[in-house]
Amino acid sequence: MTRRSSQTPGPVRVRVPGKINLHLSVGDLRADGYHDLVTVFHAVDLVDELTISPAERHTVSTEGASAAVPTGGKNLAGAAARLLAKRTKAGGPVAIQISKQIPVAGGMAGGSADAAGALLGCAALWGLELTRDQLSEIAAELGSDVPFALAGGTAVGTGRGERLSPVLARTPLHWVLALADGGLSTPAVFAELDRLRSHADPPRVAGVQDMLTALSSGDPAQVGAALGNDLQAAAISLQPGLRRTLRAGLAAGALGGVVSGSGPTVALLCADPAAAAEVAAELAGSGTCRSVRVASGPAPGARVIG
Ligand SMILES: C[C@](O)(CO)[C@H](O)COP(=O)(O)OP(=O)(O)OC[C@H]1O[C@@H](n2ccc(N)nc2=O)[C@H](O)[C@@H]1O
Ligand SMILES: Nc1ncnc2c1ncn2[C@@H]1O[C@H](COP(=O)(O)OP(=O)(O)OP(=O)(O)O)[C@@H](O)[C@H]1O
Repeated sequence: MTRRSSQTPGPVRVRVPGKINLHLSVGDLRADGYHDLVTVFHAVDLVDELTISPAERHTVSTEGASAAVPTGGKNLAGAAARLLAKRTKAGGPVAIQISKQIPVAGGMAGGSADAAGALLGCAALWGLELTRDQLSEIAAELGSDVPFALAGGTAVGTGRGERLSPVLARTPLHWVLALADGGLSTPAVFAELDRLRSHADPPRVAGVQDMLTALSSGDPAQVGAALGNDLQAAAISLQPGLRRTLRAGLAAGALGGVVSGSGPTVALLCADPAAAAEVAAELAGSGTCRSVRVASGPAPGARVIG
């Protein structure tokens, strides 16, 4: 499956985006422990950067992370390098340095982004000529969110989230991201949703069509009104302070707000960059989150830079 072109002596630098789920509807628990999803992924310019160099043994180091992340093979970027070598029978040990802006365990798929970056970067370093589809297949083995981190832009995700179809939504969207103290574990949030559903029947988000129509209108107010996430109730159940963050963002003038993925990051959509700066300033003073970032999307997927 693999052809080789000239090998880059290295180092290779790669930039990868974080994501927000504009829409996330979660089906019931499957026999394999996963849930069927219908989601609209949206990549934003809050990014991690990886520098990948040939080395005597595999290492992974991180700087700027909002919480501890594993080193070596337990880091998703290290796991990605090893899996790519195994699947293509190519490559050698690499040192991966990650400069992180994407919050750790924040619901923005930071670990998945790093895995996507390592796949792309190692493929370049090792001179592998893989198509995007071949890389995406390996990405799906590493996690449900990894194929989207490779693709970027805005896309509908189905299956576990790994089956993608791009959405043409070129109008830029301006976001304020409220970063929380601590993270939430993705499996724990899915399990909390199952628990809530076993006791009652919490409302489910509407069909994905509302969001697709809103995106094609290019009107951020319509997109704000269509934001929805079935995991939000579960994330709030585990971290009740998120309700106050959402309220504070809307009171500050955001057009809409939603917990991103499994949380706890809250994404607030604003009309334009000036409105985002105002909402960010007000939210930062509200005492309802650890810190705020402004970001915009859609951002490109993993790409080699420099
Ligand atoms: C919440 C989202 O970020 C939305 O985009 C993703 O669904 C999570 O994707 P991810 O972090 O790449 O998740 P994975 O590493 O594939 O799965 C971690 C765990 O989350 C749960 N999980 C994940 C995806 C999915 N469709 N159903 C699930 O139930 C499972 O318990 C799984 O063992
Ligand atoms: N490169 C990495 N960056 C961050 N976390 C990593 C990385 N590699 C492994 N991890 C582990 O994965 C866990 C989840 O981290 P991550 O930042 O991807 O969460 P998340 O953004 O909530 O994920 P998602 O949105 O895909 O559900 C962390 O607690 C950490 O232990």
